[in-house]
Amino acid sequence: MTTGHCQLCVHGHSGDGLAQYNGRKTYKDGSVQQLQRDILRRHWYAAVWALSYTILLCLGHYLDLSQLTDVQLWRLVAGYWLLQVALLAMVASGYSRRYKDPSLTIPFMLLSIAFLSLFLWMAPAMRPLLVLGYVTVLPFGMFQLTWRGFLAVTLVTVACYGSVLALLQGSGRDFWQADLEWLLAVAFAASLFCFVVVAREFTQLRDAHRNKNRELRQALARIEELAVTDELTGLYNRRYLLRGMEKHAALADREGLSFVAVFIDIDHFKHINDSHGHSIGDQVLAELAMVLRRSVREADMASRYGGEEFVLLLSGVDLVEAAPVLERIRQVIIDGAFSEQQLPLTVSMGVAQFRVGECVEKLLARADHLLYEAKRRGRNRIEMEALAAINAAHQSS
Ligand SMILES: Nc1nc2c(ncn2[C@@H]2O[C@H](COP(=O)(O)OP(=O)(O)OP(=O)(O)O)[C@@H](O)[C@H]2O)c(=O)[nH]1
Repeated sequence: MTTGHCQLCVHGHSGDGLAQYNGRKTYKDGSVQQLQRDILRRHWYAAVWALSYTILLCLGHYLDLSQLTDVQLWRLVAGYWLLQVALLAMVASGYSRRYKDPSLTIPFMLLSIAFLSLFLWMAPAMRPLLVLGYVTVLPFGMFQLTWRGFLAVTLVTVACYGSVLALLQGSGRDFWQADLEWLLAVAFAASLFCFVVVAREFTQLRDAHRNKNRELRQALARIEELAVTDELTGLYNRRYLLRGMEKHAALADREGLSFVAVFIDIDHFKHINDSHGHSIGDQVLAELAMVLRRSVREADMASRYGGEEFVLLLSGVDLVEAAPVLERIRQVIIDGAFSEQQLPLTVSMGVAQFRVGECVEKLLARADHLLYEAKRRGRNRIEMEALAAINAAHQSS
């Protein structure tokens, strides 16, 4: 069976706006998952780093470079990894989304710094390895932290390192060369503060990039909105209606879901324009549009087809079900008063039901023809297809 929908076929539209990441981060729709994936990817890198370092430190221990007993070593390693895995589970499960920084970057960094400091205290002979460890922890903060956060973590690192050195000096261990150690500590602190400067530059660039992206997404959302709506009434435009109708037609062909197209035209609208002016005419159009939009369901479509003509797509209904809905709309319009001039209004409607396999152009042509009939028969009325014609069409398809 050919449907003939191809003539009006248009590409899929993603009317997505910005999505909220638990009210804090905003990414384009669907990219909440993308953000979560980005965070997890960085955590896997960090976990690989932590694992490599743990292996190196254990190796150092078995090369007799630490004063730890085996039990102490395994307790330290087990404690560190237990907390690492707990944090990772919080991020991976999405539990951490309730916090300001769902990536939990600071807890992760502090955990590694605490682990390295404890190791430094218990295995001071492995200082060079541990100093490198501290330095490698910091870059992981660059993606998430503000530069002030980065500075705070750096200060904690320097404070931890300095405190352990002071404790080691107090313990009077024999390998201790105080002058050299403190010189090294100063050099270490200085290099960390270089990181802070770089981090500041990097985070400024990152924030500028994020702001630009946000502006672009907002502009894109606005363009998408303009592309699918009519500016005066805020209803869908003709192009978007046709796209929606194509989708409904495809669903109807595949799953037998019926739908109805309704052409609505204001009666004697030219008279309103001529007597009250174009801007009152515009007000009437906008207010009628609001009535139409409020009268249909979420799955339906209300569109301005052009001029003073509107088209409704009533989804999942047949003519029998559509009739009372449309009669109610007609009545609401009769009872209403439009524009600042409180003008009375009537409309005429032509109603046709989609026939399986037909082109949406044909459906609209039939509804338009019925609208013409409604006008011809005196206006302020609804003309529907005969149900017998629909049934016959369904049987022959
Ligand atoms: N104010 C305003 N008028 C519009 C707009 N688009 C079309 N029109 C006017 O709508 C009127 C349509 O007039 P006609 O097609 O003769 O129909 P009618 O006067 O409504 O008469 P019937 O449809 O036969 O009942 C014309 O005067 C158009 O200028 C618009 O965006 N704003």
